[in-house]
Amino acid sequence: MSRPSNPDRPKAPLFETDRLYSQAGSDDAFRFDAAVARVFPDMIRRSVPGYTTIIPMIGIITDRFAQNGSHCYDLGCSLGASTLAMRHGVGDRDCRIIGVDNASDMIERCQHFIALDDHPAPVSLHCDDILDTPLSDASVTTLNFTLQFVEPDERLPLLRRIFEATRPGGALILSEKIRAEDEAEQQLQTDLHHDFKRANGYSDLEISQKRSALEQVLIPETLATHRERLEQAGFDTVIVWYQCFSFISLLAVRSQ
Ligand SMILES: C[S@@+](CC[C@H](N)C(=O)[O-])C[C@H]1O[C@@H](n2cnc3c(N)ncnc32)[C@H](O)[C@@H]1O
Ligand SMILES: O=C(O)C(=O)C[C@]1(C(=O)O)C=C[C@@H](O)C=C1
Repeated sequence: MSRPSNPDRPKAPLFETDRLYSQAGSDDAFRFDAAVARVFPDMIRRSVPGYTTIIPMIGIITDRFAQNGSHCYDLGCSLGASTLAMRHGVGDRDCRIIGVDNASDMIERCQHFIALDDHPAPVSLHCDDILDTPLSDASVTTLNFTLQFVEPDERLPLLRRIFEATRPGGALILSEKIRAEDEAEQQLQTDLHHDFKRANGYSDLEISQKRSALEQVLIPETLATHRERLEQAGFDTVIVWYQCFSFISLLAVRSQ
């Protein structure tokens, strides 16, 4: 028996293979545009060590911290991988999942991915700058590899707003690419990351062109800077729950 066709199902393939940096001469700064949105699931899985572990764990962490009647925010949601993990993590609690991204090409495609999923928790998607998005009544907020793209001066004000919006007992999941304090460690972590990309089929040209494109756009900071800033924002428990090479994820809890 054939399945009824879903009108929300996109006609084009859900995503393509990332070959964006495979030809010499791409010297523009990295942007989350239509070309990136088309290949994003493939790009992030092959570029971020641990991404395929972090996504389901966001669901596990959400399950622990989600509160009835609250909002769960996914800030910088891209195509909604972390949004969907949160949606499933809330289970049958009465939560609204709110995904925000300022790249319209991402949000448009994200709508399709959300529509393909049939979990009953409501999801709202907003094409908006996370620096301007109103936040309230949050139990879980996720910044999964998003803060690294925000201007460093804007990071503390954003984390303060997230903290103020978080209910006691709520949490923030913050995943970031970090910079090591020590030069030798930084070099080794970078080499290992590039080995990971090579093992996933990226050429040396793709690796070096993407690296240049990200230079002024993705600004990594040290783990100590992230910890101190989360504490300054008000979070009282800050733990590293995941690390693979330079890619880490922190859990920050507001106890009161
Ligand atoms: C690496 S991707 C996030 C991946 C996604 N969270 C996931 O788990 O698949 C970073 C996203 O943050 C978005 N972004 C960066 N700065 C932003 C801002 N100021 N406001 C809203 N979205 C932003 C980008 O458009 C991009 O889609
Ligand atoms: O650091 C790199 O080389 C990356 O490709 C990382 C990274 C990220 O951490 O967001 C950069 C841009 C894309 O969003 C996918 C992956």
